[in-house]
Amino acid sequence: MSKTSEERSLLVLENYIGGKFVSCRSYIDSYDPSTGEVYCKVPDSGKEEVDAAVAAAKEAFPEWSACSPEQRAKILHKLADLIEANLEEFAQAESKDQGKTITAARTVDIPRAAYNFRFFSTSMLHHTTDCSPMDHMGCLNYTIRCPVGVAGLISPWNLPLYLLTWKIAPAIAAGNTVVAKPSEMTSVTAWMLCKLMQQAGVPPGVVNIVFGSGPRAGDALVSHPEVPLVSFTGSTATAQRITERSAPYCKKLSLELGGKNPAIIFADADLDQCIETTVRSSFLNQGEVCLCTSRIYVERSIYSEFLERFVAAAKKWKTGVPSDPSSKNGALISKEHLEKVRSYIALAKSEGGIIHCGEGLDQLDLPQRNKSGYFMPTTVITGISDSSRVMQEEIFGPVTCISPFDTEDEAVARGNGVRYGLSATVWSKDVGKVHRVAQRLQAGLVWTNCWLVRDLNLPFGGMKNSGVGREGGKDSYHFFTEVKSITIKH
Ligand SMILES: NC(=O)C1=CN([C@@H]2O[C@H](COP(=O)(O)OP(=O)(O)OC[C@H]3O[C@@H](n4cnc5c(N)ncnc54)[C@H](O)[C@@H]3O)[C@@H](O)[C@H]2O)C=CC1
Ligand SMILES: N/C(=C\C=C\C(=O)O)C(=O)O
Repeated sequence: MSKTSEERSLLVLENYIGGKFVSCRSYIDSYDPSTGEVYCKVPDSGKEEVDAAVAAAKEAFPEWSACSPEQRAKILHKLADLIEANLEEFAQAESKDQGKTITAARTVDIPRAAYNFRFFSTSMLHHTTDCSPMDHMGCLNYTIRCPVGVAGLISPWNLPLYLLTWKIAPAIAAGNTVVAKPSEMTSVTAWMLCKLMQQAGVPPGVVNIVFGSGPRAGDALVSHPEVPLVSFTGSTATAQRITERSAPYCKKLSLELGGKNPAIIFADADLDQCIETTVRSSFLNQGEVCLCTSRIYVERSIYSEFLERFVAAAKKWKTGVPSDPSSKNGALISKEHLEKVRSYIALAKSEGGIIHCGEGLDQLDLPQRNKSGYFMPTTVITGISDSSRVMQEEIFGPVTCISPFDTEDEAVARGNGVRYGLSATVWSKDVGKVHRVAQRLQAGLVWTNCWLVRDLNLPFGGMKNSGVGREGGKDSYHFFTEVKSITIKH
């Protein structure tokens, strides 16, 4: 199909199906969040494209699943090498597409994407299965693990390549083939990855990427009868929809969802380290990380000092153009998202909350061409009730709320008092206290005296409305394979 003149001046992506780039009938506009301008056209795929991708993945499955894990690992390492060799190009693309700073893309997103391939290809070589002899019956029981088939992978816009590869790497290392659908707002680095698939020697059909919106392409993928498992990262509302759509087929689901993550700070914490880390955990990546801290509970005796020092540090967390290496935050993902985040500030004000810094108080010093970008300064709020929507709902922006507490029991109860249960942080020098509190917090991940120290071997996922299932190390191996019990009578 010939391209329009507008499309010729923009970056136009194509689906990657069966090892070939394929154009689409219609396209979705994709914006540069730092300017608000359309700069890219993303295929608006639907059922037809998803059907073709699933057929290609199905065809590739017998051969790929029969390869040895070592053969697969060799190809995945090559892919990691190629991402690293093209790191700067990927980082520039991710920063432009997502609005995140070039520093974050260079030091976090793209290195981690490469590492996902290295880590999972290697870790798959080390898993063992169970053996249970029943000599009295003349039987030997053992288990094997088999790849499941075509995996459907749906990833979000906040850490585009990092979270897409977190799913693709274990899925294919375990012998599955995949159809992945990145977020329609951040598709560019996934499309760049397809070119590397060819160079790394990933056989056609093993990885297929179909671009498009959630309701069209995403829905066609999760409700496809030939896709027996789905791994999804994104909002709780979309996860509920995916659960409904996949229910008729009893699919295996892994759902990694949002958070409203507390930090509990006791009076004996190392305040220098705690403030530095809690500013980072509140605002990293514009607050657009599911693990970001958004509720900070501080023991009353240090509350005033903490607040004063935290606000001063938050003001220094510079929001600026993503390409400026001195920027700590860039732009939010979209105009709609910026408006949504701002609506929580308006709500906080209407409920008598105090805004100490940020939206409504501080003006950002941006160049003229970035005036229509989706920027928002780091915002600190106090004086909000725990029952407010500001304290209950995921805001997913550079906004954090601080509140004092008096007792350990109170801190735990308030930390647990939301529908989410993804992550939490606890700050204290008292080892007994951090153990006690960590055990009582309803969260899939608890960091004590640190944040975002990630060991990919550990189970990753949330409790309550933050998700279903775990991925990471052994858990990804288990999710992306089916276990079979075999009994041999001898
Ligand atoms: N990692 C996380 O925890 C994330 C949380 N969020 C939260 O969700 C809120 C809304 O952001 P959205 O972009 O709307 O998230 P979303 O959950 O709608 O989008 C995530 C992915 O799901 C896809 N999707 C959407 N509807 C679908 C459907 N019916 N079937 C299959 N796939 C579908 C999207 O195209 C995208 O690839 C954010 O404000 C934030 O609070 C968003 C992204 C990531
Ligand atoms: N899943 C998300 C972050 C994961 C971080 C990690 O694996 O270290 C998210 O923000 O959605």
